[in-house]
Amino acid sequence: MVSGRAPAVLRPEHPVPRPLAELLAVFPISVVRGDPADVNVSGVTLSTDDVRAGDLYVGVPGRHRHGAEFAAAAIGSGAAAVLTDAAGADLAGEVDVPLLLVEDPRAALGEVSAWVHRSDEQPPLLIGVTGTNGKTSTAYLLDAVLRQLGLVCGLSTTAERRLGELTVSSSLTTPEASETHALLARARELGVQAMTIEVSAQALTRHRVDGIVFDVAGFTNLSHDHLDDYADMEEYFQAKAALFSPTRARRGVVCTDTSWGERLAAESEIPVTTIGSLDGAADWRVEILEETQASTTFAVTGPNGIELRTGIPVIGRHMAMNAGLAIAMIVEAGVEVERLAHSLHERSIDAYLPGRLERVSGDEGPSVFVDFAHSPDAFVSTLAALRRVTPGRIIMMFGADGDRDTTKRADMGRVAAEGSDLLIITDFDSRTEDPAAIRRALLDGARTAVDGAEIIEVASPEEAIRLAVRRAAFGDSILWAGPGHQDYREVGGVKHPHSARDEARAALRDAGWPAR
Ligand SMILES: CC(=O)N[C@H]1[C@@H](OP(=O)(O)OP(=O)(O)OC[C@H]2O[C@@H](n3ccc(=O)[nH]c3=O)[C@H](O)[C@@H]2O)O[C@H](CO)[C@@H](O)[C@@H]1O[C@H](C)C(=O)N[C@@H](C)C(=O)N[C@H](CCC(=O)O)C(=O)O
Ligand SMILES: Nc1ncnc2c1ncn2[C@@H]1O[C@H](COP(=O)(O)OP(=O)(O)OP(=O)(O)O)[C@@H](O)[C@H]1O
Repeated sequence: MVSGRAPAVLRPEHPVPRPLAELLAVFPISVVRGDPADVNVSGVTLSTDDVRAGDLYVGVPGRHRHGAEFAAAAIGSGAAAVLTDAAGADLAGEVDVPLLLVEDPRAALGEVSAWVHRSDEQPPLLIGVTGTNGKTSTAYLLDAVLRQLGLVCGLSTTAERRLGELTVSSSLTTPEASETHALLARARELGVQAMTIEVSAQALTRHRVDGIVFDVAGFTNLSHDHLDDYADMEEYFQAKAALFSPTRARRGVVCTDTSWGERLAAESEIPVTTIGSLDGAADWRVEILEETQASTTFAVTGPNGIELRTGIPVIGRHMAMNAGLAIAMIVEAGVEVERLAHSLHERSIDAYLPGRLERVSGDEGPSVFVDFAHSPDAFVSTLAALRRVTPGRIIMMFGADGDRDTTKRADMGRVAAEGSDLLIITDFDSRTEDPAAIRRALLDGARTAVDGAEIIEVASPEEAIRLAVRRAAFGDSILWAGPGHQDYREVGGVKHPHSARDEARAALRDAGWPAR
């Protein structure tokens, strides 16, 4: 079983403590109990899993519990003070450190963390990416181009937080604000020059990137997802659009291939340039030159006659668009085009995208790709990309997340059946849901496909991938959508070690094929 503890958080190694009295002078925070004089704080956290001596423990109301209920535990681990709301002050009980009050502790967390960590001092170039699909991929492509330019880079994605050579795995796509500002403080210690941060809609809604002004923000696209968190697509769009306001970003690059992108470009409160593949109206254009099973080559043209030809070691026009967006964002960030052209001249973008259309098969046998797609639109783009480079049949296997937007399941089933020749519905992270019920919803959707694939239900992913490999012939491609880079599966609310990439490699080897 995988430990339930939160993954490690990258914090500064040499934090400089700041007097609590100064914090009280800067923010509308009052004292409920205790004397703040002579108390210093050197870090901030809202989780008892991550308290260090000298921390300000912030008790926020959550979906399940109020963080202030855990004040005593936080103090036991070394917290120097507790900040919470009125309800939390009652819940915290008798504490022997200063107990502080603020109206909305979650809303205060970003600015307070920025103050404690002084993260506005010598910040790196800050780049933020949002959108329904392609955030992680674009973040890795940005990071790869910036590293090819010779910069010391930091990266925060769904898969990992990385500063130079230092890496920890992620749980949330965008960390809580206390963690993000600690990351920026550690980045400063390590001399990081450019930091790319994936920004989810939930992060914008839940104040996780407060206290940060991105130099450039990028938008990939918007399509059906997260309607368990947002009432409708309009509310979901507004959550993402919040990144394109002066308090959050200085300028933006928006992909206008979706109508939501066109609308964002029109309504943005900050200056934006646009990028697209569909027509000539966008400021930047991406034109596909060649697609193979291993790479995509493309040209990016931009304002003032900018033209760059390069490639990525991954399939898909959508991935080339992500790379074009990354390039346009880097130019918008102020990197000279000549320098960029020189670093990419006759050279691909040297990126590794963990679990994003990752080919795990060797040079013989069927091609097997493991991908993180978990929305109808991601399925459409990914299947279209595979179709263009697959001479034979496409075998797709997937399952849906439990405890997440159930309204997308029928569409996921339908587009999967329409885009593949053999579809295997299997289990994924069912979390606390009944996996059989999730499969049923996917099967119902799949059976509505107009020109549908052959559809098979195999509950066990281990058996499903072995069946897919057995049924595949030379020239066929297998797509395992969903798990991507994940190294666990969550079933019945418990995380078990599980790697789809390793499982797919094992299935290939069992069948006598090489794997990479
Ligand atoms: C809905 C949501 O965002 N929930 C987040 C929230 O959980 P919660 O409100 O349930 O917290 P809670 O369990 O009630 O606890 C309240 C507080 O007490 C603290 N606590 C609780 C128990 C304890 O023993 N000690 C302790 O300190 C918690 O740290 C928290 O601060 O606060 C937790 C601590 O930071 C997060 O881990 C949790 O994210 C959950 C896991 C989640 O699934 N979030 C999803 C919706 C999300 O944010 N996804 C986006 C987008 C992904 C994408 O693009 O597809 C993301 O950015 O990851
Ligand atoms: N520009 C794009 N348009 C449509 N689909 C895309 C695009 N880029 C990536 N995808 C597909 O979306 C899936 C998820 O990609 P990626 O992890 O990069 O997105 P994400 O926005 O980070 O997702 P999440 O927020 O769930 O972590 C992959 O299947 C990928 O093939």
